[in-house]
Amino acid sequence: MSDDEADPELLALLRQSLGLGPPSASAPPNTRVLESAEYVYDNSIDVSIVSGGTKSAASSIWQTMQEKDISTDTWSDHELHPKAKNEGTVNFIFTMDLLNFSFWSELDEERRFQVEYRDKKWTGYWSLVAILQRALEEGTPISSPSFWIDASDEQLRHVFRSSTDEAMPLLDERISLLRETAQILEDCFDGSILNVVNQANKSAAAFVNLLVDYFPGFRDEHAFHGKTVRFYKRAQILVADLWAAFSRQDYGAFDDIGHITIFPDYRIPQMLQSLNVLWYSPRLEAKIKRKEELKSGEHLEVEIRGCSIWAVELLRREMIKQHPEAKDKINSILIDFFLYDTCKEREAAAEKSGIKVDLLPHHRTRSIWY
Ligand SMILES: Nc1nc2c(c(CN[C@H]3C=C[C@H](O)[C@@H]3O)cn2[C@@H]2O[C@H](COP(=O)(O)O)[C@@H](O)[C@H]2O)c(=O)[nH]1
Repeated sequence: MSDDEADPELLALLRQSLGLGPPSASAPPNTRVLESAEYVYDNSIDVSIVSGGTKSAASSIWQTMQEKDISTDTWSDHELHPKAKNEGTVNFIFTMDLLNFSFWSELDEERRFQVEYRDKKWTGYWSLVAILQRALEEGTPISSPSFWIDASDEQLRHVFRSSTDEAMPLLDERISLLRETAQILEDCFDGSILNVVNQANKSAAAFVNLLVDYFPGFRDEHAFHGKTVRFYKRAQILVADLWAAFSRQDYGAFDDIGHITIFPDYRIPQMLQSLNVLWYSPRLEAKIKRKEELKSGEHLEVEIRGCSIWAVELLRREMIKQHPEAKDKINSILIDFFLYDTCKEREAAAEKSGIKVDLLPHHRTRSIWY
């Protein structure tokens, strides 16, 4: 038990002495990510949120989101994302978001890890989606937990093969994650991913808590100034991808989807800093410009991730303040998807045209969390 969770017996005694009843069992499930983000923000030194930048970003993002019609329906439009609204897609998304981390490389476009599929070379996040689609097309059941246990290391390394000399980053960790997760699914969920989804009973927060309680591979939490802070990036993006892929219906129907925050990876902070929503201290900015690695869990890295979550929460509130009609149209997931896609478009435009856009490099942390 982490030090910031009080002892249940002590709590019960305290409640009794104050004449309070037992904690209401019906309290809605809470991931505690947002409170972690606020705590990190309140205790950050090298990262802060620019209120003027947040205000102007709120109106420009709202404007662009209207024009681009950002909605869940665009999720399936991408050529690599699965289109079927069935159990196979649930398994695909679970597999994808179990492994959805750390694709960045210091090698150039020619030599970096990449996957050739459908006559295209895929890098970054899309290299993972291409790997899964390629495996399924080759008749390899890569989204079946039983395969994760039965397959040999060689078979799995072949599935994740690169079309360059650079292997997929953290490949050994990915293989261990598959095997560990499959064993837990076997032991606790009868080997079925669908059983995990159904046990969440249409609550996004309960689903995130289920994932982090049972599966260490999703337990993205870190010590910060004497407390445990929770980010749960891949657990949250898993909920968001299901919600989008199933157009908010069936396996994507969550009553409390608004509880999900942005997913603090290495792209969202990069975009928020370029929008002047996030401020980096000179020493942090210098490290990022030098592409110096930040260790997973070190203060600078936790501050970047926590402040990103809190910044988008403030951005979302500002959007609704400026445009009340936004309340029912946007949430942190749609803002997140917008920020990620825009960041990638800007980077691609810069590479193609050679124009130096006002984009710092993304921060370099090698970890299984994002
Ligand atoms: N916060 C956030 N992080 C996201 C995504 C996505 C892709 N989502 C698709 C689905 C719907 C959206 O419209 C996107 O088209 C990947 N990532 C993360 O970024 C990193 C990969 O970066 P790069 O190596 O440059 O591709 C890595 O940590 C990966 O986990 C997102 O949406 N939000």
